[in-house]
Formats: sequence, structure tokens, C-alpha cells
Amino acid sequence: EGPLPPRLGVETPHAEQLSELFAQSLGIWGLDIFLVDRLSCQHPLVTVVYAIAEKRDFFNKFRIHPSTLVNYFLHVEQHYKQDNPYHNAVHAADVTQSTHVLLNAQALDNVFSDLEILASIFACAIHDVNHPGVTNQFLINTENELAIMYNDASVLENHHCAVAFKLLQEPNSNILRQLEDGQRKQLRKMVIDMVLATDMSKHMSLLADLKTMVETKKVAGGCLLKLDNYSEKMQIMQNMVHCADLSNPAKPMPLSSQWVTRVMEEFFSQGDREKALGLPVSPMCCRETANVEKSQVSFIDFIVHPLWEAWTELVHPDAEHILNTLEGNRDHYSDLSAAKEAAAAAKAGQET
Ligand SMILES: COc1ccc(C2=NN(C3CCN(c4nc(N)nc5ccccc45)CC3)C(=O)[C@@H]3CC=CC[C@H]23)cc1OC
Ligand SMILES: [Mg+2]
Ligand SMILES: [Zn+2]
Repeated sequence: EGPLPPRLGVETPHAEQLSELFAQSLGIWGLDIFLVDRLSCQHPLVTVVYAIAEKRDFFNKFRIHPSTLVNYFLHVEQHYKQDNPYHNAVHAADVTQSTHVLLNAQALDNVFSDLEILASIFACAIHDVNHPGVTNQFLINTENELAIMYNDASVLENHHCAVAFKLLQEPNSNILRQLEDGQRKQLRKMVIDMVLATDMSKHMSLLADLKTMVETKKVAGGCLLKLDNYSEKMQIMQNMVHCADLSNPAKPMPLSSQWVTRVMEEFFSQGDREKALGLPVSPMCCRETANVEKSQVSFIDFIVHPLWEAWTELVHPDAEHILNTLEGNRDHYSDLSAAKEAAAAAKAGQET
């Protein structure tokens, strides 16, 4: 299996600082993932996955050689398109680290097996690999080869899964080699189930199931009872990864605002292409007319807050501070939006 990789997975002149940052904040909601990107010399995904693998003892539990893990996730990282403003390896590292934090909720103690934890971290790391920077609807509307390949059904999410598992077959990349056959098949099924559930078209049904589970929550002394069947367990894992994928507005504002700038830049590029192709411009994608603050308020009110409210109830009281941050950010964008409108009205008043 050859020599061990550098202690962070990759060589970097900032190894001391990055090591210190992980020691302090790998398990903290609000780790500055953009700082990780800089300190790791643009290897945020490899270094975050490597640090989590060490912390959770994946190397011993699943007999994974550190160099195999590094080799595989370097390939995965390279298959994230660096020039995507949003759907790049920093987003993958962010969702992975966010899920690492969510897994530490006391209410989830003893709920997940080691294999389920490995599957969750793996699913996050690969969940948007090779993302083309446009939505499913755009690929369908332009009859892109990916939409043809996947018959318009969760086109991106199917692609992310297929690319990730194909990369496992490269030389010295099969991190699942030492798993028993049953375990490997089980992990593959769980990863596919989680990644396909990150398709926003599944959001409403996922949330409905989560709410039902919360209402009938099997609680004994504040901890979720050992959930007996696969589908209940998978529902929680799917919602956990989905929450992490929708966690930008629930992070401290200095991080959240950087994600807003990035996602809007990606949406505007898509809008430019739709305009050039004579296609209807998708919601929030027109750089001339989009109201960024208003989009955040409605994204939070209709999608992000209902999901995090249900998650917070499920793992009560561990995610209270996350929900509070989300509500604070929502009010911030709402105030910004009102101030912008007042300024525009005042300006219009002066002109008339
Ligand atoms: C940081 O800020 C964002 C980060 C990610 C996304 C993401 N957005 N979305 C969709 C979400 C729902 N959208 C709405 N469409 C329509 N017609 N109406 C709406 C009305 C109110 C709110 C949303 C919508 C379409 C886009 C993804 O699919 C991405 C991929 C996966 C997860 C989330 C991503 C958005 C952000 O800010 C808007
Ligand atoms: Mg995605
Ligand atoms: Zn994502």
C-alpha cells in the first residue's frame, strides 16, 4: 500500500495553521471553509475528508489505507469543476463538514452504525461531483446528453453518483476494497439513496416524511430510539444530507453572504445562456431583474426554514443555535430588501 500521505492528506505550506484550524473547528458549525480552501492550496475536499476519516477512525474501522483515501478523493476533487462559482469542491467540503457536525448531535447518539456514518460522509463528499453549473431543468430544456442519458429523471444527481462510483474503479482508489461484499453493496445503496434525495424536486416529499416522523418521534429520555427499519433510518440520513446541502442560510452571515454571491453568479450565468438560446429565463437567474435579498427571504421562508424547523425538532435541542442563526439571517435579508426598496422609492421620488 506504499508510504503514508502527508498528515493532512496533501502537502501545503500552511500545514501547521490548517492542522490547528481542524483541531479547533472541524466539529464546529461555522468553520470557515473558504479559509480551509486557501490553507489547503485548493484541496478543501481532500483535507476535510481526510480529517474526518482520522477523527472517526475510518482507516481502522474499514481497513482503508490513507494513501488510497487520498488518491480517490483527489480524483473526486479534480472532477468538481473549479470554475463553477458555487457547485465546486468547496461546496462539497462544506456539505461534508456540515454533516460531520450534524452527526454529532446528542439526539443521534447510537442511532447510526459505522457503515451508515461512512456512507453519509462519502455521499456528501461526492454529492455534486462533475456538476456542470446549470440546473436539471436547463439540461432537460437543452436536451443535453445527460438528460438523454437519464431520461430527464434526477439527471444531475444520477450523474454525480455514476461518476463517483466509476472513479472508485481507478487504480489504487478503491477505498471500499476491504469491506465485506454485503457491506459494500449496502453502502452503495445508501449513498445512491442519499445523493438522489438532494434533487430539489424531492424536497417537499422528503420534508413531509420528516414531519410525520417528528410527530411520531420514538423518544425515550430525549434520545431517538434505535430506529428499526432501513427506510426510517434512510429518511433521517437523506434529510441530514439535504439539510447540509441547504445549510448556507443557516451559517454565520460572513459565510452565508459569500455563498449567496456565488450561487447568484452561477444562476446569472445560466440566465445569460438561456437568454442567448431564446429559452425562458429560470427563476432568480436574470441578472437584470433578480432581487437577491428577496430571493434569499423566499428561499428561507418557503424551503430552508421549514426543513430546519423539522430537523431542529427531530434532534431537539441540539440544532437550536442553527435555527436561531437562520432566523437572524432571514431578518437581515428582509431588512436589506426593505432598505433597498425605500432607497429606490426615494430616488424615484426625487426624479419625479
Ligand atoms: C445561498 O443561497 C442558495 C443556495 C442554494 C440554492 C439552491 N437552489 N436550488 C433551487 C431552490 C428552489 N428554487 C426555486 N425555484 C422557484 N421556482 N421558486 C422559488 C421560490 C423561492 C425559493 C426558491 C425557489 C430553484 C433553485 C437548487 O436546486 C440548488 C441545488 C440544490 C440545493 C439548493 C440549491 C439557492 C440559494 O439561494 C436562492
Ligand atoms: Mg446537487
Ligand atoms: Zn449540493
